[in-house]
Amino acid sequence: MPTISDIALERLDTTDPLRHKRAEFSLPDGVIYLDGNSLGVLPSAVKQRVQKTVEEEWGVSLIRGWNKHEWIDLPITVGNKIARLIGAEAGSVLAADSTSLNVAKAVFAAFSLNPERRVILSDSGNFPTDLYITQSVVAQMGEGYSLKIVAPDEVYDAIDETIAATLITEVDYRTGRKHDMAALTARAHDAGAIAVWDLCHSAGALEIDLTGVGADLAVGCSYKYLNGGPGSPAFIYVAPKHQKQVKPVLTGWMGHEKPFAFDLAYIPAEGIRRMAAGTPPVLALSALDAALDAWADVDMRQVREKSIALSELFIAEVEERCVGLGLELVSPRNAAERGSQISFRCADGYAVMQALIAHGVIGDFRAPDIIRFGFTPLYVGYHDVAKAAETLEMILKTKEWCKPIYRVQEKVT
Ligand SMILES: Cc1ncc(COP(=O)(O)O)c(C=O)c1O
Ligand SMILES: Nc1c(O)cccc1C(=O)C[C@H](N)C(=O)O
Repeated sequence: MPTISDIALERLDTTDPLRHKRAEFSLPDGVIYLDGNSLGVLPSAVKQRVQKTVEEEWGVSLIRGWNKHEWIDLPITVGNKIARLIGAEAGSVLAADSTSLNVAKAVFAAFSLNPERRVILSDSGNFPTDLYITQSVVAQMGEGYSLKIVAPDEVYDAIDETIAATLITEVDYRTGRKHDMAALTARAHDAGAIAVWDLCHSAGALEIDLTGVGADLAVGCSYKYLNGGPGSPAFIYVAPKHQKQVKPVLTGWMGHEKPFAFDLAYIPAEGIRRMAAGTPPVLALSALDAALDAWADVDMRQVREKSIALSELFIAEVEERCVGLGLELVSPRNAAERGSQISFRCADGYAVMQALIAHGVIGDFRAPDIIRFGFTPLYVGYHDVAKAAETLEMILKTKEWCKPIYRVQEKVT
């Protein structure tokens, strides 16, 4: 049984202050897309922008494009658009490289800001790449350097005077559990540690105030809630107070004070540009630049409010419709303690998700047994959410997921 009437859903959709944004996205007909927490939907403006960059800029201006179309400044101009969405000052965010690389850059930078200490603290809910990269960084740093991994709810108490920096992902990719960024940053500072945040599952989903909480460094990707496209450039934030002092580890020419002086000695650029290493990927940055324009008139408070409303509706609908069908909510029940996704434990989750996808509801599966649904307020509505829950109920009740075709293992999940 649904928990909400069609009339009530209609009212929610028609009074939704973000409703008009959906028209700016190229969402295929018949698809309910609840995987924007992994790869966001294509903003229509990106198509024209990429075509323009390829045909009119690269095709006609050739090498002159670096100046004429200001390609060389894209890491900063795009970084400034991201900065607005994460509560950062202009000039403190650089769009560059992948999140994995930026984690390496941020961890080295954190050690450079706290040279007497040798331990990075992270948690077992972190996305594996952050941990793999940090393991490698501490190994390169040498004797006595280490990564300490504790359970997510033990992070606060584990921050002590031995910790050089915390490296915490605000929102857990599996459960959606959200750390308290203000409290952990304050605790890190009390203990003399640097606070590094991974905002992959936060940027474009939550109200973030890097300046307000006093974060030191942050990284994140742009292909999820920011809709930059598959593999779009990531970002790195360095608080203005650290920008003069922070030491880049990848001392490429694009982070040099004067790249086109071609000096033999490396001198870091002033400001955030020193975190750049090589030539910016102009096509990808142009796509991201256009994607970020969709946020120009968006109030992040409204995004968060709608994200919570969609998520609450989904939990209520799924729990009401799917009683006794083997689902267990693993996301925090308290909306204030989660990001913009809802996850359920489901024994045959892989097959269930494949069946859902075949029926037009795209979420994803995270091993060993989690089905995950992301809520992206710019292009997901209340009817979508109710329909997704109804489809899930149908698949579980009819045992549609038992069909062998839903067990074929895909390379990427
Ligand atoms: C928290 C987090 N960090 C990092 C990454 C990945 O980084 P990269 O874009 O380098 O693959 C992801 C997802 O892919 C993630 O969820
Ligand atoms: N980056 C991805 C990719 O290249 C392929 C498939 C998925 C991804 C992801 O972003 C996964 C994502 N970080 C997660 O939360 O699971």
